[in-house]
Amino acid sequence: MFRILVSDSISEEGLAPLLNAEHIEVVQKKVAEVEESLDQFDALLVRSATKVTEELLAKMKNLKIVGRAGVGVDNIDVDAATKYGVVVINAPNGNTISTAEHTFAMIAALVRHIPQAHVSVKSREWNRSAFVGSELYGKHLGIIGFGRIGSEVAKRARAFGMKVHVYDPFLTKARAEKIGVEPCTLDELLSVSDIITVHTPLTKETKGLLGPKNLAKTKKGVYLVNCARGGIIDEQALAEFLKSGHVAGAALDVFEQEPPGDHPLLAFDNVIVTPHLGASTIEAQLNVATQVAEEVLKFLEGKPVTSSINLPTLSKEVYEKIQSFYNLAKKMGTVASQYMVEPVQEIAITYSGTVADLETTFITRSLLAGFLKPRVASTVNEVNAAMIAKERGIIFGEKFSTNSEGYANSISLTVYGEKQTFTIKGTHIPNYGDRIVHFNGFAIDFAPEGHLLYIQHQDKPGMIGQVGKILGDHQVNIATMQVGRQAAGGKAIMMLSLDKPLDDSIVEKLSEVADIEVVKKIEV
Ligand SMILES: NC(=O)C1=CN([C@@H]2O[C@H](COP(=O)(O)OP(=O)(O)OC[C@H]3O[C@@H](n4cnc5c(N)ncnc54)[C@H](O)[C@@H]3O)[C@@H](O)[C@H]2O)C=CC1
Ligand SMILES: O=C(O)CCC(=O)C(=O)O
Repeated sequence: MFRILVSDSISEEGLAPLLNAEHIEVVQKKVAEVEESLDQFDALLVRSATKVTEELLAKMKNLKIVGRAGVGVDNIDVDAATKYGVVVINAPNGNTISTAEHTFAMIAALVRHIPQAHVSVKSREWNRSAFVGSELYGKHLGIIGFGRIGSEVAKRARAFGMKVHVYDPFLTKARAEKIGVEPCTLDELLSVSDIITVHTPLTKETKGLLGPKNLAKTKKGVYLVNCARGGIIDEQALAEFLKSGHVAGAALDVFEQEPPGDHPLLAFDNVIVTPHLGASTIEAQLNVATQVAEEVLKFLEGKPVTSSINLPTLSKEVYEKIQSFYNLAKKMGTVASQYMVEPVQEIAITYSGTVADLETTFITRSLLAGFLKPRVASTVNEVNAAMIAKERGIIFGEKFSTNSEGYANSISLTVYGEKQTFTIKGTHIPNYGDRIVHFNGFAIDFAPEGHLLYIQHQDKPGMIGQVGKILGDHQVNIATMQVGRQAAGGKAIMMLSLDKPLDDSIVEKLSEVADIEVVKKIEV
């Protein structure tokens, strides 16, 4: 049974996939109103009101996923979520059309003074000359940020006969051509546009993007629109440019602080505002709620999610192809970690054969998670494994090889520690399973599963008998046993799989046997 906390107002109809799932319990309450302990929840669903801070994440000890029913995740501390191994997903396109339409409604309202005229008529005035506007036809619209919403705004602007200029440093030429726009520099856009609308996320680079310096480069009489995030247009600078008359008016759906309270910008007659309504349509709310509910359900059922902020995204097809290697890699990491009980500096992974052609990032993360899990007290999984490895000074890297030495696929892992280097190689055989085919320089063949016992010894008659006797005397049943050696009479190994975990006292007894050099129990 999974428990999901829905802490903002999210369309009930959209939540249906979760509400109808048998193994899921949905609690619809604000975080602050939850009386029980917060660590009982596996998933948290929010819009923008709930602030998913590090403090909250620390309290939600069993949290696995945060779903944002919308695009912007600036109310979620994604770095902290990554640190705690919590997946963050959003609903990236469910509210695109609504927000583009709202932006366009704001542009039209702004240049035709609709809100001011509305208030005036409601006040029993009839002042037609006070509200003379401008046509959109033939005007230059500057769009900063040409992603989902920016490009939908462009389509609508063209339908109105506007000339569209776009600035987006990450926009490829191919995409620009496909949509039929000509990218320009920010300076070009600022100098030519009659109306400028921003559609970027709020980042270090975009915070204050339209500040004093860039606003000074705009045309006198420019109109500004922000239906993205408060702070992209510097609010203080905007107030100054409005006061001077350089900016003719602004339409704001978002503010640096929401609600804005008694904000100086609200005092300007030529500033029109809405309370973050871009995505507030029945359709958008249904779309984003459904998207996020379906994704959370998939995730809790162990299936891949497609809109994760802090995990590489995988399609179902790709996931199905990598799943076997993903499991194999995790087991290899677990085995290697327990073998190398010492500080580790580097982990090198080589993918050979068919696996080398797949999306290996996820497989590597799985291997790292398997490796780090026995060493790290906090949650470690595919989300935070790479970050934890880096934090602990472990360098890791992938290599690819066409030489899989007779196997259709293989993953080779070398761990460089302070005292020794350990190499293990595994392969996945369809309908047979995962096999370790090289272990610490020995050719062998065993399944990396269950309670394993590794013994390295001199290749002499009677070694197997001595091991069998000690285990038998302690009522430990051997399920399987594989042996390998480098040369007759030289170093040899045994890998046993046992029916139950081994006591440390038995490990000690085995270590005392003459010619046994290494004994390690490994739990997979
Ligand atoms: N008012 C509302 O209710 C809503 C607001 N939003 C906000 O709208 C914004 C855009 O959303 P989407 O179009 O879905 O996002 P998107 O990710 O599809 O597009 C963002 C675009 O901004 C560009 N960009 C990033 N840094 C830039 C920079 N320094 N200069 C210029 N361009 C830059 C990116 O390359 C990308 O193309 C986000 O901030 C989102 O949070 C989204 C939905 C509803
Ligand atoms: O949940 C909302 O209405 C806000 C939507 C939004 O700003 C977003 O999706 O980025």
